[in-house]
Amino acid sequence: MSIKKISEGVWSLRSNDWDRRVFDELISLPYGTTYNAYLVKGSDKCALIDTTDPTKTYELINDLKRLNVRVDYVISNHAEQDHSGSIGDVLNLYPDAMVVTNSKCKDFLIDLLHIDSDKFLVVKEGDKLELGLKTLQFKITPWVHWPETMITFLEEEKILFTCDFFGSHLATSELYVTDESLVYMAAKRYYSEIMMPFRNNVRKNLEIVKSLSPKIIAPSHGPVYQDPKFIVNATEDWISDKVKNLVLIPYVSMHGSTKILVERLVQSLTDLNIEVIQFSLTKTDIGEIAIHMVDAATIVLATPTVLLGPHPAALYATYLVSALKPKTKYFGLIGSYGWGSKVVDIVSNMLSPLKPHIISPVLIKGMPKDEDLKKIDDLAIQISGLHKNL
Ligand SMILES: Cc1cc2nc3c(=O)[nH]c(=O)nc-3n(C[C@H](O)[C@H](O)[C@H](O)COP(=O)(O)O)c2cc1C
Repeated sequence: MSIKKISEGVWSLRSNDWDRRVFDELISLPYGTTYNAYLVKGSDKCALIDTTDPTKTYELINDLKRLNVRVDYVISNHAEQDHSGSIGDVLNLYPDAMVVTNSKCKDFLIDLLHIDSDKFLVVKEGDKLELGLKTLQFKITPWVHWPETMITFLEEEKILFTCDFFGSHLATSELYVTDESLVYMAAKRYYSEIMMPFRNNVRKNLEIVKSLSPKIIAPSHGPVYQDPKFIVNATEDWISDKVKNLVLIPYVSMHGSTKILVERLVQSLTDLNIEVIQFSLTKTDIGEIAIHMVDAATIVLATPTVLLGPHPAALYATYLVSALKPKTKYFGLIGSYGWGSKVVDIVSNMLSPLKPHIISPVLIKGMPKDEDLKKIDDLAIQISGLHKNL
């Protein structure tokens, strides 16, 4: 764990998880991650904002002992265990401390961690907690990431503690953002995997953040933003309705027929000056695809028929697209089959909650012939026409 001073009486207590490569048994972490807690010491009281993952509890406890403080309040912005999982141990260290959170988060903490209900101080939108010369204000910001999420604003220093909001999975010894392009990609990946399904809520909560004009944004994953404009502007771009002249082609092919269609489509789209990214679904980390789903205008799924439906790798990708709810405008489907297929129905049904514009699918029998490749060229021309209206 590293202790870094942000300003007088304000510290970042960060556990770096350099070696972690999977989160939630789902998301890959190419750069590891961090769990950040923050300590705010007023002239009278001391508050710990969020805690750390249970695997790192010992580091947080050691740091609190090193700082030789008495914690009066544990602020819980979010009940997920990577931030709340050490609250029980912190309460054991400071038996008089109270957990400060909103009523929804309190319920979660009782359900998830069995924290005693009389250990809570429940706050509402706009409530303030005086620490003596330091004032914490609480803003209720649901769905960045769960329904109970809130953010905490240190008024005097204008530091905003946002927990998962604006997070990035990136282990780093640096307190602040140093390599902007690396943090941009890590934060975009984080947004795509965690926040994108709640784009409208992110938009509302971003307005709350802007209204506070923070000087520093301190999330609970990744580095602290010394220049909040960097992450606020990036998030504004990701949540906007703007899409890029970009086609993603996630594909799988067992014997090469679908791959021939994919390669022809990549060629035709490229000739039409459309940016294309091709992903092998059996080789690519799905997070790579999610990042580009943030702003791609079109996704064309390419799959052979397996037991009447899409190949399981394509089925999984389709499920993730429907769950992540990207702002993608157009969806296409191409692939090869042998004797009979329900791929179009299955994929269309799975995507139906997105109310997608599905471009006429191109399913061909067996290995592509010249006339099949012509259909792929026509598909590229259709996509190009649609992209002219972006
Ligand atoms: C395990 C397996 C199951 C298949 N099930 C079907 C099926 O239900 N319906 C069908 O039309 N073709 C089925 N096929 C045939 C493939 O869809 C066909 O060979 C196709 O051309 C494969 O495309 P690819 O070369 O891109 O892998 C199956 C093939 C395999 C290997």
